[in-house]
Amino acid sequence: MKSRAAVAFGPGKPLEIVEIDVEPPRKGEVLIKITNTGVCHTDAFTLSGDDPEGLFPVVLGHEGAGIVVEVGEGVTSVKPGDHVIPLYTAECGECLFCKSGKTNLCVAVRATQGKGLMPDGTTRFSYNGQPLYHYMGCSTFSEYTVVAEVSLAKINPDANPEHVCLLGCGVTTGIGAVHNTAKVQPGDSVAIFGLGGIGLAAIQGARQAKAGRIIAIDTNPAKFELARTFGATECINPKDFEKPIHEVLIEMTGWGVDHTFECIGNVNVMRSALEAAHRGWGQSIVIGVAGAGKEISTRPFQLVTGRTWKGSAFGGVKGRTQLPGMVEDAMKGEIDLAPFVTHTMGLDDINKAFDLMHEGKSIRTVIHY
Ligand SMILES: NC(=O)C1=CN([C@@H]2O[C@H](COP(=O)(O)OP(=O)(O)OC[C@H]3O[C@@H](n4cnc5c(N)ncnc54)[C@H](O)[C@@H]3O)[C@@H](O)[C@H]2O)C=CC1
Ligand SMILES: N[C@@H](CCC(=O)N[C@@H](CSC=O)C(=O)NCC(=O)O)C(=O)O
Repeated sequence: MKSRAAVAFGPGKPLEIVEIDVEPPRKGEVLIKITNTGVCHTDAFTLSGDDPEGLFPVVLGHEGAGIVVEVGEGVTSVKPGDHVIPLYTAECGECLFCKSGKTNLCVAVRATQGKGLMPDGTTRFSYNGQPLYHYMGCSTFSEYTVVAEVSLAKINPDANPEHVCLLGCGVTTGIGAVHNTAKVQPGDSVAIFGLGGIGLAAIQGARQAKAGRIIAIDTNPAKFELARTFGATECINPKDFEKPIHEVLIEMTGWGVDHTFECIGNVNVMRSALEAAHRGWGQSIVIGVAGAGKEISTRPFQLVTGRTWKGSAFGGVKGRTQLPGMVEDAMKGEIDLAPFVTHTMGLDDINKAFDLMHEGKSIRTVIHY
């Protein structure tokens, strides 16, 4: 079939809106009509060429919501007409990782997904006969996309897709990192570096966890108003201080912060976030994505004196079993999604969404088809 899509033909190039060919779903696959998709910084990361798994030409997008059109052989968990959210972290329920009870990092389709292909090692997308790669197992920048059955969460059909698409990545990542990865407890102090979609979601999660001080940090003070709305108790701009931000935070808190979250993708900030963590028990959660070759470093003494450094993917959330409940929470108002949607636009304008993000003028732009 034919599908309108925003295709990245090369790193650093604007997306081109073209009509691509989409093959039918094969065994264990599902054809979806995407209704809405967010534009996340990770899309920009891959488009920049910094992603070691970045392949071109590719249909990007991984923060979407849609409706099942057709299912391939053997698919039983969804049927045509079902409302779904594609998952860039699948949940097969059978692999070592799904069965471990320790992680959400399912590996069922991760290897082929990282090569921009479907589980059988082939692509369903082409343009004028030229194969196009899939992206993060989702490719929500195509109106019609094919994903693996294990990469789909079936959700309440009454949910607003313009909002719940954000549970496909950013909001789930931030909220989940607080509850699942850090396990923030009532009264704990929290510092969140970077107030984009992920950082603001982490603030919302910290408020849900009844954290004490919630210190929001960004070099763009325009982000502070929304941070306060979500529950930040203090907002600080590193540019306002002569000394390093971790020294500022230690002065503010005495011995450091119980939990810090890096929601930027800057390895230098990751170091600051660790070194701002509380002596003896503080933990720093890396959420931000940094490009190939980037490494983090700190003195071993920082760890010897009780700090823990860990990472979080998709907020530790198991998408097929847990995302439907988060959609219900959003429908009950227990997760506030509307404030994240600062812009909406049609697919033809998707390059403006990237510009707005880079200019710091948006939190999430949601594309509608
Ligand atoms: N681990 C995971 O599962 C996921 C990771 N990510 C990653 O999380 C990061 C954040 O994503 P978004 O919120 O969409 O990005 P964004 O670009 O919307 O927000 C980043 C924020 O950091 C601020 N910032 C930049 N440099 C700073 C500095 N030196 N100090 C303080 N603030 C600074 C910017 O002003 C902006 O407000 C990205 O690296 C993205 O790739 C995104 C989704 C899931
Ligand atoms: N291909 C990238 C992967 C970067 C990364 O860490 N991705 C996050 C999700 S970011 C979503 O917006 C993640 O959850 N990774 C887990 C995984 O299985 O990839 C690179 O190689 O840098």
